[in-house]
Amino acid sequence: MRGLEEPKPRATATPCGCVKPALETVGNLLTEPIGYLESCFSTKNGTPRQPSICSHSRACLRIRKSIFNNPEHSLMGLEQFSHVWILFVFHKNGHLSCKAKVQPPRLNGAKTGVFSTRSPHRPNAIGLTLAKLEKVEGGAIYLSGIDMIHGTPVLDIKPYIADYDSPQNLMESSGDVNLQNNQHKPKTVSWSDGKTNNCDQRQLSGFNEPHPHHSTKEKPKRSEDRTSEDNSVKHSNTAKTQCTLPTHRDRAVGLGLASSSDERPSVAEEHISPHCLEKSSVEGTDERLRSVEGAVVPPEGSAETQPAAPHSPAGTADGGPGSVVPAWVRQAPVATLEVRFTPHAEMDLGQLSSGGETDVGQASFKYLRSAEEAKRAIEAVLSADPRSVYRRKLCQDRLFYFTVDIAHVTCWFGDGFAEVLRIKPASGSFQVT
Ligand SMILES: C[S@@+](CC[C@H](N)C(=O)[O-])C[C@H]1O[C@@H](n2cnc3c(N)ncnc32)[C@H](O)[C@@H]1O
Repeated sequence: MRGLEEPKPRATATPCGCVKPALETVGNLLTEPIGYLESCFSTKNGTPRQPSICSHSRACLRIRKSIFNNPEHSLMGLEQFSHVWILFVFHKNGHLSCKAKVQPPRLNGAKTGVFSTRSPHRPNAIGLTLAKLEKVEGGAIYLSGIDMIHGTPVLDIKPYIADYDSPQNLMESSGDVNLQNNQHKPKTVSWSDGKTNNCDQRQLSGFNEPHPHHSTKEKPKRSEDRTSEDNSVKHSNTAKTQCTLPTHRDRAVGLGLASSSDERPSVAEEHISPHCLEKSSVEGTDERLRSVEGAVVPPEGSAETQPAAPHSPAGTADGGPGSVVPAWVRQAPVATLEVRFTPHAEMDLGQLSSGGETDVGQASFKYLRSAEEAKRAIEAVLSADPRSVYRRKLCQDRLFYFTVDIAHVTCWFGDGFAEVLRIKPASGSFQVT
């Protein structure tokens, strides 16, 4: 039997006649960043370990003109999605070496295989983050709930589609008659009742003027005002007004398993569960659910019993319907930390946001909207204990520094708490390297 032949490098001529290098070259995949992230985090230290940790974290990605002459064309239609996958390179890993077994912070020093973790140090330093898409503007996208640092090279953007990307949907769908008949269609629920979730209400500050919740100029119709004609796919006219409804809901409803308010994303927080997503999922159980086109939906307040996870190996934690994660992913070695601010730190923060003259000139937040939001972002970062296992165990008495937006934070950790001591303007500007 012949083995797989190793691909040989080839050059191909495009219709326009220019010769482009073949993508398929031995051990060398050609990639070119589509852009470099402008992020509120300037250093690895203190950057959330997963996007779910800090919903106020914000970033902007501009598609490079060297990728597309008209970057805005490449983003057409993306505004209709609430979340996007961002594929990027951990360019600040330092060196290229990686180990087969790593020590994720949640294992508190114990080792596990690199591929069972989200460690940045992997054979190909590729990161994957599910971020909330705040808005698309020209050739740029604005994100929140991110865990990447400023200057991160981004390789790709893909829309998050629950029907494809959430195991609970995949597993439920596998028994779906429609799917077997190749007729599976994502169910959609209208968000056109004028209500928005927390995430929609958040807008990027410092980037531009506030944007409407719906980025189409046309005001979306209320679902009950819709004609059946309206209901027959007008996706191209809606922007973020359609939300994919997990297929399992419909099935649960059909089975008399009503929807719940305690629904959780299908995988643990370290995987994909930005707060917004969770929120959307929970909010999907309100009256908007009742407007699911062509589907029987439960009345408000009814309880849902989650279908049991298909299999829960010993020592694993149920990550929600249709997915299983090891227990350590959910059982953090340390409890969530209480976060305190000294009066001095509070004063610093006030000064920082007041735009007073500082040693780095006029201070004003670029990504965060207010001192209150900066405080909440700092709290979110610290309550998740951003220290490495090494720091946590061997450098307990050391000060810890990190930067969010223009705030350079100095803090220390005690038993079960983190205390912010100083908040100074971050020196140096954000440079894309
Ligand atoms: C644990 S990784 C997870 C990233 C992504 N959500 C994933 O699962 O692939 C997140 C951490 O990577 C680090 N990081 C973020 N951007 C980076 C970059 N460009 N280069 C190196 N490390 C980075 C930060 O310390 C952050 O806390």
